Amino acid sequence: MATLPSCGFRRLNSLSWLQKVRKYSSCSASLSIEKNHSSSEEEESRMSISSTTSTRPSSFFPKKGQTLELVQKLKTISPHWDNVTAPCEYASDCGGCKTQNLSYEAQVRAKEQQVHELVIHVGKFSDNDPEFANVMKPIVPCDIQFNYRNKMEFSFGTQKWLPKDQVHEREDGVNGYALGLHAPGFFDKVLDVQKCLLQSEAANMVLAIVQDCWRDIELGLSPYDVHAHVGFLKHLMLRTGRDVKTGLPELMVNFVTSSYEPELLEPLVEKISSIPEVVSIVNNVNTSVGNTSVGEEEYILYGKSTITEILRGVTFQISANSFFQTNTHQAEVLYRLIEDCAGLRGDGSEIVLDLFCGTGTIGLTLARKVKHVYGYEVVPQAISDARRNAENNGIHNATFVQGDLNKISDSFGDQFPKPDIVISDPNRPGMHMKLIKFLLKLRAPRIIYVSCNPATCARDLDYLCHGVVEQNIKGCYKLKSLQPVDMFPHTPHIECVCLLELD
Ligand SMILES: C[S@@+](CC[C@H](N)C(=O)[O-])C[C@H]1O[C@@H](n2cnc3c(N)ncnc32)[C@H](O)[C@@H]1O
Repeated sequence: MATLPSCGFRRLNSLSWLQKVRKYSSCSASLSIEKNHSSSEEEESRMSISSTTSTRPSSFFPKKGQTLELVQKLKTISPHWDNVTAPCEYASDCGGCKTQNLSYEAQVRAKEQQVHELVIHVGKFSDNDPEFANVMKPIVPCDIQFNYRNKMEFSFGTQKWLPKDQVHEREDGVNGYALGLHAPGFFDKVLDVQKCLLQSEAANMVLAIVQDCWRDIELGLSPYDVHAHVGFLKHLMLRTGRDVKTGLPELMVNFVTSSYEPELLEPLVEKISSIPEVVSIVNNVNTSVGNTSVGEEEYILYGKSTITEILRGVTFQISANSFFQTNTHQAEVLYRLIEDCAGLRGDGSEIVLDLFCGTGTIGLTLARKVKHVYGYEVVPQAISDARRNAENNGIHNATFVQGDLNKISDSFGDQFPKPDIVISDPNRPGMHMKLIKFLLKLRAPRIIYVSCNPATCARDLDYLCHGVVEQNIKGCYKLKSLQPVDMFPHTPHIECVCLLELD
């Protein structure tokens, strides 16, 4: 997987902004700033805030040399106008949905504003430029705000994470075990969850069945302890796809365990397989002390090894560990926007370079309309999935190559003809400087930059359009459009589709 490049690179994280917005949304009252009198010089200038506020008074910001310490909200006098009651009972304690108590309109407004500010401040585009107003497109909201996730990963834990006001209810032994989502910021604290409003109804049925019986002492199942490194059950991963013939949901259940002991899982498999939507139950065995869900070995316990999904007329086989866009509904929207940006001539003559191609989904949805697609991706399993997906769909003009785009050599461009369109869809760290330099030298007429992190996206747009000033490299692209898309309601995540054309 990609690592953050170190030298000459700006590290960027965009989440904190929306988290601040959320903090504002649930608070009220006045702000009182006290000066702490203490002996140390640093302590003396520290302020503490005993209550937070729904508006931002200018005194909120510390003076030069002062640090700000947010203590705790005392009470809410009146809720913020964007505040809503979160429909999920776990919303305030779960690390999954961070902004469910903001109205959806406020969520997308905040996301749009965040992208706008990052493009100005990090991307160095000017708000005063009249052309810029046409570049920034309004965010595309997600029509479906619940049940939109096709993949959820729940963790097993040895001790339920309880919110402060419930600590007195703490139970020990099997009753204290947890199956659910992590408390925000804790890899070892699991909040017990009976239902997740982001996943499909069928997936919730499976979760309910597992919750109902996995603590039964007679089954002899134990959760994995991430500190002591003992125990059997690590994760329960649920993936929802679609039967290509009927269009009905089909489900994969993946038990991630620390050892291979299928007889222990048998009673669960028997119960879960009675749900008609379940077509695949697999077991990933991960013997490492790390708590990732990818096993060194995978065993089929029931049905098939993959489920299927259709995106823009192309059928995809999805295995337990392959990357697939987690919001299928909005992926359709995203891929349509990408195709619109590609501006295909319609004569099937274009060469497309699909960088960070994953299982080939973007390239394959374009392949029937272009001359050839070349896809590059670091994960070997994703490349074999991409090749299989091409074959299953009778697509013969797509070549998928495994390789690390952070380590490209000078001869990288010799491996494919000059592309008409480059699609680059990196994960959060964005593009490595080597790739930026390669693209500036390649000078493809069009780049479609798809990003899940507007901060690194803004940085890379700056490099491609304005150059890498510190290395005396000139930019050669013009930003034609920037379209934020909400793929993940109730979370701070934002996707952007940017169209760049050779200047
Ligand atoms: C955001 S996903 C995009 C996947 C695909 N375009 C899609 O829409 O399904 C980013 C992909 O980049 C891959 N990746 C991350 N670092 C990489 C690197 N250094 N070189 C090549 N691929 C990398 C990941 O494995 C992942 O499949």
